[in-house]
Amino acid sequence: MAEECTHECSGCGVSDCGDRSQPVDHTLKPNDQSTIKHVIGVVSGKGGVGKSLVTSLLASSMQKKGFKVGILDADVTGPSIPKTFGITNPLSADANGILPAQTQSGIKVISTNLMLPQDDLPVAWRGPVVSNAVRQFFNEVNWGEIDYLFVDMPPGTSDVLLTVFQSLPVDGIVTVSAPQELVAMIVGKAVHLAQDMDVPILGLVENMAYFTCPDCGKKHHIFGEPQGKEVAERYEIPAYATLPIDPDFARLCDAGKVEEYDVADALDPIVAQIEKAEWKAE
Ligand SMILES: Nc1ncnc2c1ncn2[C@@H]1O[C@H](COP(=O)(O)OP(=O)(O)OP(=O)(O)O)[C@@H](O)[C@H]1O
Repeated sequence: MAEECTHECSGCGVSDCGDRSQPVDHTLKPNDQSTIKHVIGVVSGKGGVGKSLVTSLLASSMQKKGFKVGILDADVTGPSIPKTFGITNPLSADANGILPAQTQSGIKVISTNLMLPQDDLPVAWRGPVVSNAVRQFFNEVNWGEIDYLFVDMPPGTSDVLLTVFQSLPVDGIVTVSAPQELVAMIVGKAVHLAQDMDVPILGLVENMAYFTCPDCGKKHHIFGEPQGKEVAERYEIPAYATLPIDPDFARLCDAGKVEEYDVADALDPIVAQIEKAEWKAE
């Protein structure tokens, strides 16, 4: 029996006590000043497929709908969210915790790049340090009131992904892929990991699915035929959306003006799924 046992298992960290009747809950609670209603992870099986772009566009779409939105940039060693939104001012803190930066439209952002004296300095941290930083980004930041906190994950099924699934109260994930041959296998890995961790998969965004010729208006499948719809069906992912290859994305991201991109109705199926009531653990 654990020393000074109160028989109140929910508040006890001793996991190997013979008297334990309830499992230990390792899920972090937000900082005292913060209320975070929903946490949505954005994951991709491999790098460079547009995960940060999709995170930024989903966050902007939800903000435009009137929700209070935050982005936790969990891509600690390769952060790109501040640049996409043109945020350069360093983070500050007061007695109530670390204060997130804010984008032009008011999306709150936390990222390691906002802690560096210069944004081109490397963050060469070992895995456990990176995982701790992600935990602190969640529970030591004064997020205030947030309806949807989007977590931009590092690519792949790494240490950080496990940390986020085990430590943050993730309500669901959106997966991002590009139309390449390996997509099914790569999406499958992320989907299986999420299923193992009991995290619902809300949708699949197939980025760079086509390019519309500005002269003739014809759609070209530069990276191969899109296969996201079939993959979404195979893994029973409830929503599927595509984004084109659009030089405006790259231009606006480089200029820090991603919020100005009018994504029209392209991400509507995913946004609807995020808003849908059934999957939410209220
Ligand atoms: N549909 C698109 N059309 C044009 N450019 C795009 C598109 N999607 C992404 N890009 C550009 O590709 C680059 C990589 O995108 P992004 O940073 O979102 O990828 P990522 O998957 O988050 O990368 P990483 O794995 O390194 O975190 C960026 O410069 C972005 O502007």
